[in-house]
Amino acid sequence: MNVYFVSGIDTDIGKTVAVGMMARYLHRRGRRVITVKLIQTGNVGFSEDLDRHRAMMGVGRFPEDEAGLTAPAIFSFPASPHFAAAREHRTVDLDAIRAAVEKVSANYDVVLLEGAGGLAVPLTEDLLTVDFAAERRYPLILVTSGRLGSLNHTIMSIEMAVRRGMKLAGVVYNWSAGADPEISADSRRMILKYLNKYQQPEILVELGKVAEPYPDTDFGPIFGER
Ligand SMILES: Nc1ncnc2c1ncn2[C@@H]1O[C@H](COP(=O)(O)OP(=O)(O)OP(=O)(O)O)[C@@H](O)[C@H]1O
Ligand SMILES: C[C@H](N)[C@H](N)CCCCCC(=O)O
Ligand SMILES: [Mg+2]
Repeated sequence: MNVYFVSGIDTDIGKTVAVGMMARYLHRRGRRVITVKLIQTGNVGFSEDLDRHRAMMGVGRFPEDEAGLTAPAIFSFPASPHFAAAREHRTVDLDAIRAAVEKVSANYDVVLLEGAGGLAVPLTEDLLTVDFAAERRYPLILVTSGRLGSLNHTIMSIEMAVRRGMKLAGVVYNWSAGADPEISADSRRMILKYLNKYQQPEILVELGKVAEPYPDTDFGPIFGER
């Protein structure tokens, strides 16, 4: 399986930043890596998340970007995909999305597929993000943070993923402005404890505050590299 599904405990938790940093890490290590935004809302004709991935990777646009395969569903209203689509009187074409991801994955060693929001975000009236990702058997990379409130969302996300039969490749513990260091350290400990309890690999990579020039972060544990 060369497609990793990158979800988070919430919208705005740092999935795009984490995907950009992970893609950059893999790219610099000579892996053929590309990113895909499953469904982009809040844009017209382009995906801001995808553009940010490319900028962080330090590469231009791929042929697959030009072909529209890496942002196969874009809706203008910045909301949950099911609602953004309904508001435009459009449907979310899941078959087209599946086909795009499959086509892209044939040409690359690794695909990082960024979801919208968290695992329980509806893609359609009847299908949640986690349903889609679990059906495809994608390993999950979960982005969370040390801010107060994350622990609840993180343990719920892990439980939901595991109940749907998903396997975690790892957790990205993202920098969070103003997080209390004592709380953050204990939350980190509890997340590792619950990964163990749910028989998932105890892999957690901390991502600091990022700005250009981007610091090198070692995501090796998530991708089984040292
Ligand atoms: N480690 C970090 N260092 C600096 N800024 C960060 C970091 N992580 C996130 N941010 C900032 O927080 C904001 C939200 O992050 P991001 O866009 O990655 O969230 P997201 O989870 O991808 O949201 P969405 O659900 O919309 O895709 C952005 O402005 C981003 O630059
Ligand atoms: C517009 C935003 N930045 C994301 N792309 C979509 C987030 C959907 C979240 C839905 C929810 O959890 O209530
Ligand atoms: Mg994003």
